[in-house]
Amino acid sequence: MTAPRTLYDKIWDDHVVDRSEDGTCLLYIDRHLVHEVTSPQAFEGLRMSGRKVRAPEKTIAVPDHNVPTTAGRDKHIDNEESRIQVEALDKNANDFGINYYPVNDIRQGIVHIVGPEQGWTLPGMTVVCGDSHTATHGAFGALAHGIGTSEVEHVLATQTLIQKKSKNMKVEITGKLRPGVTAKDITLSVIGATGTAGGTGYVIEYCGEAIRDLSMEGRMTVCNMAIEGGARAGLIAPDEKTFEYVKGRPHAPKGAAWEAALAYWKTLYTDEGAHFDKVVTIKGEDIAPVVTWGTSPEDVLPITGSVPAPEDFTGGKVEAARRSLDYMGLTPGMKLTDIKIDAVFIGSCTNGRIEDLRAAAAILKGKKIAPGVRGMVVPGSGLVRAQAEEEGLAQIFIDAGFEWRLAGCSMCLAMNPDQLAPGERCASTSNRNFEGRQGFKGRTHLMSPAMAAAAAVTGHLTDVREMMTETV
Ligand SMILES: CC(C)[C@H](C(=O)O)[C@@H](O)C(=O)O
Ligand code: SF4
Repeated sequence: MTAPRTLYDKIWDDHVVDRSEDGTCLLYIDRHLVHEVTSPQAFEGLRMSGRKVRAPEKTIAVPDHNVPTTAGRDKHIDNEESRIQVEALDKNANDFGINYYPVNDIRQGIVHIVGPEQGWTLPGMTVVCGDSHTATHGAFGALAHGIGTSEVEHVLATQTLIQKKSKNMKVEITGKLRPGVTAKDITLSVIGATGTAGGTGYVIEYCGEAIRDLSMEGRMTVCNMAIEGGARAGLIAPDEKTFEYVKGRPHAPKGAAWEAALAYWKTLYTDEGAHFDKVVTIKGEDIAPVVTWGTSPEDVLPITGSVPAPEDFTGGKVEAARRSLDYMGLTPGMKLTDIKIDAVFIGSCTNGRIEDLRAAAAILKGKKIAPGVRGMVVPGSGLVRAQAEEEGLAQIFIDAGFEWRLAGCSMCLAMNPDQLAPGERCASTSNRNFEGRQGFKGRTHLMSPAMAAAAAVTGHLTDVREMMTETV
């Protein structure tokens, strides 16, 4: 009898190619996703040493971070640095013969949205990318995490990665969520409870009824922010919803291969009695719609709360809170719902999928964005964009006064022209609220798509539940 294993243990064991005495392993990599920011030097390294990409059929590239989200971007990109990175990816994809979705391809989009959408991401796989939010793919029961540029080169050349195993952590969300509470509220609330270092050294398995009840897109939102919680990766055991989502996608197995894959995928769960080194349990019914008030993703509170004071914290957090509040221009004690906003960003690999756009559009239908507030909707991929147009969501956004953009990372990190002006405050569906993340001196409040839409309508942070009776 083998000892009971966690889902992470199983995927790990199935991918070990070699093991050294100190436990460091060489892992086989099933999928290597590539974007334009962290890959140019890696390809250059291959070129200089005369090596090829070992498994071009398992390597998938797409430009996303630097691409403008306005028409004409396939002809010209104004920013010199961005243009160089995107052109380098074009050339590298072509020279090395890897799968590629260029800017003018409808399948182009944020790498973490494109991978699952095209069926590249499958249960039980190891998935890496030179990008921290690779954790997103863990929603399929894959071991998925970010790697550095030198590791990108290593994976390109060998289809393997040198890794030390992390510890196992379980995050269980029990019971049902209350109305107006979404996957984004779960993932932010977990970080609020554990802190940004709570997951350091661990791979998190999210489980419990509230996680099971989520759609695949919701599960991607949860896993996406495992990295903000400090974890190496986050994953969720695959189930019927996972198989249903994957089935028929362009790169999913077909016919007999599908049956064989399915039989394997059904073994991918944590065995009864398997050991977790750390366990966190949160009741689903205790989770409220939340927003961040500070410059760390752990600075999160229910929307019904007030801006905290530095004295509410202890140790190093006192000074951190003081600095956060100063940067964010907030006074302790003020109600969160009194915080006025200048901009709304709906998009990113956290919340740029079709269900996110549906949730925002449901709030915005027949309403207008508040005077003086600018809003931008950036679909996560060209296919999400097309779907939203077909469903009439795009028209709802446009009628409400939002800009309807082309796919990319956009104002999630402001590497392209989509940026906040200094001092501007944004209700954002993205995953990071660091100083200047959305533009120099820009201020970010993270929240769900429905909450961002509600804020757009009122012009200040808003409890979406107050608007729901009108829409549901
Ligand atoms: C540019 C890239 C390396 C970066 C990451 O790794 O996460 C980006 O995607 C981000 O979200 O900050
Ligand atoms: S959408 Fe944001 S978080 Fe996701 S990959 Fe792009 S920049 Fe990183």
